[in-house]
Amino acid sequence: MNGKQAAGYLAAEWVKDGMTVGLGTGSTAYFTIEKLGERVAEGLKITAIATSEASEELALKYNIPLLKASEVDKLDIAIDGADELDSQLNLIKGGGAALLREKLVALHSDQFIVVADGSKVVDQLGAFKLPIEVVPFCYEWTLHTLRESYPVPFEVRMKGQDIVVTDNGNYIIDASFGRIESPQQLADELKMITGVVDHGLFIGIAAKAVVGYEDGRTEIIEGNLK
Ligand SMILES: O=C[C@H](O)[C@H](O)[C@H](O)COP(=O)(O)O
Repeated sequence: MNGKQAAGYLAAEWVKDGMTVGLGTGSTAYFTIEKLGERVAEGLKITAIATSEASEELALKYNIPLLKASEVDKLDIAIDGADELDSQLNLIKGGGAALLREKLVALHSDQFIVVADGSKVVDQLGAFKLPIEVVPFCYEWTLHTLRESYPVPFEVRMKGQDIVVTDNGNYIIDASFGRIESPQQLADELKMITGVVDHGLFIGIAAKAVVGYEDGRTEIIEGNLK
């Protein structure tokens, strides 16, 4: 068992009968969805909302019943991966371009649980490039505003020759901050820029993290949410 699997599986055990569940995106959330699928096959009764088209497909494959947002106001729990997490459970997410749906789902869940392997735990956020989701219209201007605002490299995310398009039809600009001294301040500032839809900083949202290690061990980090 690798760290991602250990973390993803353990968090899936916290889901109880009758819960509505937010299904995360990525290679760690994959294991949570897989385990939930196994539990559903054994009789667990849940409903879910997926944070990406990829996770929706996975849920359908595992016969996890999916809901539309119009059918539910709030989720009981959401379980999702992260690209970086610090000891305060501040996160960088969006390495897989799913940050916007992930943040919406996390913010509408009673409990947001992070699943990650040990390599994701950092002293300070920022080594991982911060994904910023922007509208395609005049995105060059948004890129220019970002470059004028922060003296760090920004790049539009590409796949080969093509600009990556998110499930919401937007683009991603990755920012190489290196170290983010004040995540909350940066999060607030980025949200104020016209053209920016959202960004991968998740501050004060996670209740708990399950960190998994190569040997199958897991560690729980408790957040300090009130
Ligand atoms: O956009 C993608 C998500 O934020 C993922 O949850 C994040 O990138 C972590 O993915 P993984 O578990 O594959 O490292």
